[in-house]
Amino acid sequence: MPDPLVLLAVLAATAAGLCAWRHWHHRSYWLIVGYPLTALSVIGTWRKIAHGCGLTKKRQRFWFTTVPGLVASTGVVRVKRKFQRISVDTKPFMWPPCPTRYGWRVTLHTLEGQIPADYAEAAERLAHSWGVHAVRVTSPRPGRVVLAATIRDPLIKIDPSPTPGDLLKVTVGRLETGGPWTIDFRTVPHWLNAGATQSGKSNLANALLIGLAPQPVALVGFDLKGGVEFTPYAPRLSALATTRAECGDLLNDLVALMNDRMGVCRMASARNIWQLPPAMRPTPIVVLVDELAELYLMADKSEKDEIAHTSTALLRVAQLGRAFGIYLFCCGERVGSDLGPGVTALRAQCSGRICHRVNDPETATMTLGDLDPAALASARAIPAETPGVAIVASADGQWYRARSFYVTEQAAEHAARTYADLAPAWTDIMTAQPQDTHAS
Ligand SMILES: Nc1ncnc2c1ncn2[C@@H]1O[C@H](COP(=O)(O)OP(=O)(O)OP(=O)(O)O)[C@@H](O)[C@H]1O
Repeated sequence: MPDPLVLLAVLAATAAGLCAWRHWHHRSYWLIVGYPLTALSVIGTWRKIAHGCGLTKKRQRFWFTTVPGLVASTGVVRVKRKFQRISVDTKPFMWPPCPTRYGWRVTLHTLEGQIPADYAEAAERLAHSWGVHAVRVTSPRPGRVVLAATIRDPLIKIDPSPTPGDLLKVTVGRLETGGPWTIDFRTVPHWLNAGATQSGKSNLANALLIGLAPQPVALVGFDLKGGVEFTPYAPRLSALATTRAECGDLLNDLVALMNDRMGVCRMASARNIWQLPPAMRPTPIVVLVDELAELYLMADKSEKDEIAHTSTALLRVAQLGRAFGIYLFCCGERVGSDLGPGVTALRAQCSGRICHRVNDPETATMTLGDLDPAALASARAIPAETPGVAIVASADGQWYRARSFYVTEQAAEHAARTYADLAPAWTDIMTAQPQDTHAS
């Protein structure tokens, strides 16, 4: 028989080894040790958990039951087993869990009368029952739901820097799933980036600027904070407006430019600038707007006309800009309808939605619109300790929790200076129109 002390030492050494393995290479530890144990536990406890979370259904089944039998002479009631049809709780069928980078994923067959929303409603209960950070519900096809469990919040710590992407495409952070968070203006042309103060809106704009700076793209800044945000990036900006009057002038330019590009496309029988031959294609423009609400705030009636003018011009850019290579990225603390009908109409044109931490539920509702109520709850639950975390409505109709890469102002300024020579002068953009519309 082994010496108990030796046994104890071996157990202690094994536990320490496992802890060290988990600490130093969590991914291999998870796949080889953590995941198989978790999968067994998920399968083993599924009936109880499904019942507890209200996901079971009563069904009539033939079942062995114990029923009272004869009464013995001593007065003791004997029980006997009987095979009979009774009502039992049936759990949804579960395929074995598959490991993912940050947890696991299981596919379930829904029971009769169930819809994915029933599982989404139970997601928080499931997360607590399994002791995981979050459970997300998707439905790849009718009758199936996929539960993706994330063990720990993967957005607490993320990689340090954005990576350059294709034209007008920038990876600005990480999704909760571990995938890249990409802003692709050619897929989703206009974006709304909302959140409370210190929630990470400017950091995201910095990450975007760093990604776009090396690309053959003109950047335009509307900085309604009096220029304090974007002036340091001026070397890479083709134009910068810091007051509402300047924004109005710049918007006039953009509308005129859009009309010119429209004419060029019409003559070349192209529906958008991307259908033009490369030699004729004008430079795409990304307009970064900071403090959107300032464009709409009216101190007195004398500002009414100016606001109406800027609001209409911005809306025209949003409505028609996509086809003519003009894209918007609007940041603001509030995008409420109290700012007027202009902001509501603009919001409708911005199909890309990013909602950072918010102070009030209305801002989350207004930014994320009709998205799943779970997305709104998730936006409201973003803690102040994790600036840069946001709920992102994506092109695939899904929503994700994501976090932007941390980009210091110094890094963004450095990128602006490094790629200053790639910034086309605004006058060149306004005057550079292709002459030969029949070029192939
Ligand atoms: N992804 C991130 N990772 C780590 N820290 C971040 C991240 N995003 C933002 N921060 C930090 O959070 C703080 C606030 O960020 P930021 O200035 O971008 O917020 P904001 O929403 O633009 O605030 P304001 O509206 O007041 O300008 C900054 O100190 C910034 O360094």
